[in-house]
Amino acid sequence: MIDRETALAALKAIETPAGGDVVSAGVVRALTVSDGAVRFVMEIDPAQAQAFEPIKTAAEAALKAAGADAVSIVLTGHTEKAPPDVRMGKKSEPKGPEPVPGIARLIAVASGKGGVGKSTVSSNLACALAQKGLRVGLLDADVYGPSQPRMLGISGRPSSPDGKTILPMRNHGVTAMSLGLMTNDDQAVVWRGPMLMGALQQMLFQVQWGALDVLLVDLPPGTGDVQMTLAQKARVDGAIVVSTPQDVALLDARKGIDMFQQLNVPLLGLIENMSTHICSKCGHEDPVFGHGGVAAEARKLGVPLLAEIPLHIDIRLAADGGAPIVVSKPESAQARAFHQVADALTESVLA
Ligand SMILES: Nc1ncnc2c1ncn2[C@@H]1O[C@H](COP(=O)(O)OP(=O)(O)OP(=O)(O)O)[C@@H](O)[C@H]1O
Repeated sequence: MIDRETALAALKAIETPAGGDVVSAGVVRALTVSDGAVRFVMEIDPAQAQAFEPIKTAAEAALKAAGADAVSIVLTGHTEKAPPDVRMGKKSEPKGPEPVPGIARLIAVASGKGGVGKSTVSSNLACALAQKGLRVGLLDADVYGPSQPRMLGISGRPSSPDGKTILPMRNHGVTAMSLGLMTNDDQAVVWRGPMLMGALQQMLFQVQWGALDVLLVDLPPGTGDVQMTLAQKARVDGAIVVSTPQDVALLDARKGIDMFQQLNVPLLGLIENMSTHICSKCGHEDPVFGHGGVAAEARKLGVPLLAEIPLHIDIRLAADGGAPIVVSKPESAQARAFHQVADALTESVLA
């Protein structure tokens, strides 16, 4: 029976009028393959609807030749409809861990404890990778405190061309989606387990991410439903764990590390955030939360320490201002720490 890889391979043989294949050009969105049936959306410029009719026919033929029993392709253009209510949506189809269509690598950014800077790391890392020329997505799955819209300077509501799939937002070269964009700013969201899992699956499989080199997933703190659902439903290529050097944060980080080991998700490395405080007036360095604890933990685990990021007011101001420090002060020492992580990833898991 046809599987996702075979379907994608068959579609890669189909050219767009502008050149390049339909998968790499990001035309194929929201691909699902189940029980021999292949379904997806071809998102095109409405002016090109005629030109895409033969392409649609060729894609149907190629998929049937590759073993599909049924093929359903919907041609859509962008429209400004209200986003679907993610909490009311039906559960997504994928059953086991499978790659998210069009996404080459999926990396989770996790922490054992809240407030250690996981979202700050995710937004800066996403922008740093985009600055290196990679096609980057950032999924804010921190359902208890989605902060990426603010950190990436994104507002407004994502639109849905067909009421089923969701168009992500974009800023600083990063394609982004957050549960924070689907709720009102002041709305306290009380997610129950099954709702949470359905919403995460929709964010992964029904957002039209397009072709991406990497999707970063900013997880909620701890070891809960979201982490489990992510690893059970999507193929996660690796996890980065962020911690402050404090013993208590490290203790929680260890639980997160154990969880990823149990879920068979490779640990790509640790990041020590708020490593030392650098005074913005005199440049004096002070190890407010201690220093070096995360490096020692990384050594013990035999994984890389990807960076030690200082506690610096510019990092906070940049995050609050909607342009992460790697965008607002790309040459600063603080930005360099994030670039170092981006370099390490492009040399390892993203090579
Ligand atoms: N290295 C840093 N220097 C200065 N401020 C920082 C640094 N890292 C994070 N912050 C600030 O600390 C606060 C918490 O950071 P952030 O939201 O990234 O943490 P988090 O781990 O994602 O938290 P939660 O999981 O609870 O949402 C933010 O105001 C952020 O701007």
